[in-house]
This record gives sequence, structure tokens and C-alpha cells, in this order.
Amino acid sequence: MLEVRSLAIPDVKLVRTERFSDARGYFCETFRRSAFAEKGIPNDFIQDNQSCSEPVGTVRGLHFQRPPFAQAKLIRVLKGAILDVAVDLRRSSPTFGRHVSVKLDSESDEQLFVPKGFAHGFCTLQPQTMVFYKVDEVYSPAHDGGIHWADSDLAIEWPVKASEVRLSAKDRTLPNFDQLVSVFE
Ligand SMILES: Cc1cn([C@H]2C[C@H](O)[C@@H](COP(=O)(O)OP(=O)(O)O[C@H]3O[C@H](C)C(=O)[C@H](O)[C@H]3O)O2)c(=O)[nH]c1=O
Repeated sequence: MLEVRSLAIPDVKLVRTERFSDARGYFCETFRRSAFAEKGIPNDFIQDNQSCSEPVGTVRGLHFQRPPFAQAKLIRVLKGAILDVAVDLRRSSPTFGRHVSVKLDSESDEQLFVPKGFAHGFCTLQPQTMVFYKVDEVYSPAHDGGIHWADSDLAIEWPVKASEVRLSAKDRTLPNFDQLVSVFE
């Protein structure tokens, strides 16, 4: 049975799929387009991504792609655990600049749906954390954008100190939120 519930920013949704356990282990259907569409997630996901982060305290993000290559994402954890974060970049939204954060791990059968118009990032909570996510628009480096993970205006409470965080060179130099020219209406 697929369950979908809205988070504090209603367009961001937590999805729970059903796990069938037996003496061998378990089986779960992690995505079925028709079932997700019936529950308000009709997106046509056309690309799958997977990343593995070796050290605890790895932060990937905050990333987004600009229109017309803006991506909605469906994120789940294959191994380990993350604090997953979505930031509302839609200028017309009453929650513009606000974020939601949720812990996802490989045992909870939960996934996070992040619609277009949001920046997305996560911090790993365990070593060798593997994240798998579906996107509904292809990768377009020319439309790649981001916000610095520790932006003071966003005030995200990450579970890692700035002195210990593991970041890509690109993410270290991402602009602050107040430097973000209007991207999403
Ligand atoms: C995203 C992406 C990247 N790449 C290549 C580009 C780089 O040579 C290499 C690593 O890319 P990057 O450092 O941007 O990977 P992450 O830091 O994990 O970025 C992702 O992390 C956060 C959490 C996200 O939500 C984004 O979807 C995505 O930006 O993979 C591709 O070939 N295709 C892709 O779709």
C-alpha cells in the first residue's frame, strides 16, 4: 500500500512503500508510475541517479537546475542514512526561502518527493551512504545552479560542523541565497 503525505511545505511529500518480508528478507515495489500518479505524483521520471558518499558528514548540495531543465526528484536511501533537505525557491510561494528536512534511511521504506522549484541537498549520517533518486528532466550542466549549504538566511540545522563537513570543490563556492537572481516564479 503506497502512502503519500505532505510535509510542512505541502508540495514536498514523504512517500512510504510497502515491504513484504519473509524468511529470505524482503521485497518492495519502490516505484510504479500509475500508483504514484493516483497519489498526486504524476511526474514522468526519465533519469535515475545514484551517489555513494564514503565519509559521514558529506554534504551534497544545495542544488537545482534552472528552467526549462528544472527537475523534480524522488529520493531514497539504498544504504546508510541522510538528512534530506528541500528549500523553496518559488518567489510566489508563501514559503519562499523556507525549507523542510527529513531523515531518510535504508530501512524505513520512505522516499522524499521534491518538486521543481526547490533546491535539494543532503548530509550523510553514516559511512558509505548510497542515495538513489529519480529525476523528471535530464541533466543539463548549463542550467546547473546552487546555494551554499551553510547559508545564514536559510539557517538549515545540518548535523555536521563546518569544520568537519566534506564538500566538493564546487559546493564550497556556491553563492549565498541573497545572491540568487530570481530563478523560479
Ligand atoms: C547530477 C549529475 C552529475 N553528473 C556528473 C557531473 C560531475 O562530473 C559528476 C558529479 O556531479 P556532482 O558533483 O554535481 O554530484 P552531486 O554533488 O552528487 O550532485 C547531486 O547532488 C544533489 C543532492 C542533487 O540533488 C543533484 O541532483 C545533484 O546535483 O557527475 C552527471 O553526469 N549527471 C547528473 O545528473
